[in-house]
Amino acid sequence: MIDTNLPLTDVHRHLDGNIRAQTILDLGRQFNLSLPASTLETLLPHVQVTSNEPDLVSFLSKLDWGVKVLASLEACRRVAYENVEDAARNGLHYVELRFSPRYMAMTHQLPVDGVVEAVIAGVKEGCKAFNVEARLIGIMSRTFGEAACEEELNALLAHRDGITALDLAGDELGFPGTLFLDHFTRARDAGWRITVHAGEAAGPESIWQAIRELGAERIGHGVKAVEDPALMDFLAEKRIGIESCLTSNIQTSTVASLAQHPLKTFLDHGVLASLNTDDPAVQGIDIQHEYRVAAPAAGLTPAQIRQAQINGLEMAFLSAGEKQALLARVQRG
Ligand SMILES: O=c1[nH]cnc2c1ncn2[C@@H]1O[C@H](CO)[C@@H](O)[C@H]1O
Ligand SMILES: [Zn+2]
Repeated sequence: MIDTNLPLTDVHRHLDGNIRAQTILDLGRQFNLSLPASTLETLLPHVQVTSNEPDLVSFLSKLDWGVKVLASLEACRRVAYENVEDAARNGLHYVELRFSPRYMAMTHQLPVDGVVEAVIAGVKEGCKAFNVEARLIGIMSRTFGEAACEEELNALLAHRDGITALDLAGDELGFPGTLFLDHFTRARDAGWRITVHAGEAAGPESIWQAIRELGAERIGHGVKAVEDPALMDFLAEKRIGIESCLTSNIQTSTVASLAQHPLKTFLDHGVLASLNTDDPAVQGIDIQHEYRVAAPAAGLTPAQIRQAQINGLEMAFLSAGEKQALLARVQRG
């Protein structure tokens, strides 16, 4: 199912949606915080999705305990480092980790640009220790409004060289992309790549808006594109990458069942779509599960699963030379 001669990538993974339950417990004890449970077993139902949530916003509340224990910049560095360790353990050669520094800073009023710095440091250290290649994507959490996103963007821009791209995540229905035109103009001016969560909770018009007005080269989820034939053609023709996250889409009730997931239709249509995790610790899955269990259940043929793996490399926010080098490294073994 996974072609071991090709790089295994994950280009849609929230670092702050992938904090180990054990680490939540450790940090809770370290900072003397009151958690909803005191053992790993009893904590799990509070920090992991146990059954599908009714909608995206309910799902997103499951991420909150992870950031509530980030009481120091060192804790932020730790979870960034552990994310790279987990990527290596999952067999990933390349991972793009995205994070919302203001969301991470919020509970304990950490300095937002300090969080950006700590995450960059933790990821750098992890890459060295575990021989994984990683890039960082800054997230603006739209759920907190335009002004909060501006603050978040400023903190990210203060460390622009450590960041590869900008994303917009959170409550897509409540906070449409039209509110963030200025933010994305500044991000493009900084030379960053652009990906946007769109067509997950809202319809295909949200995807059009992300591409045309925000400058998205890739789309997170994009499931609703399947409702608009002209958009499907456009995505295929312009090679806009669709970052599919199968299990996530079921757990947020974006798609009713894997059998009904549009990823197969995207691939049939020649759209550049790949397999990714989203918030693996919260979802209780890893990339292996998405390739071996979720993708076949979504009706992908072995050839399509391999195509999705190839697409992951093409979609990566790397230069052509960096992609070649990554491929050569994997093929050397
Ligand atoms: O599947 C998702 N859709 C939309 N937003 C998400 C998803 N997963 C996490 N976040 C959002 O990303 C930020 C943390 O990285 C938070 O804003 C969280 O709500
Ligand atoms: Zn996401």
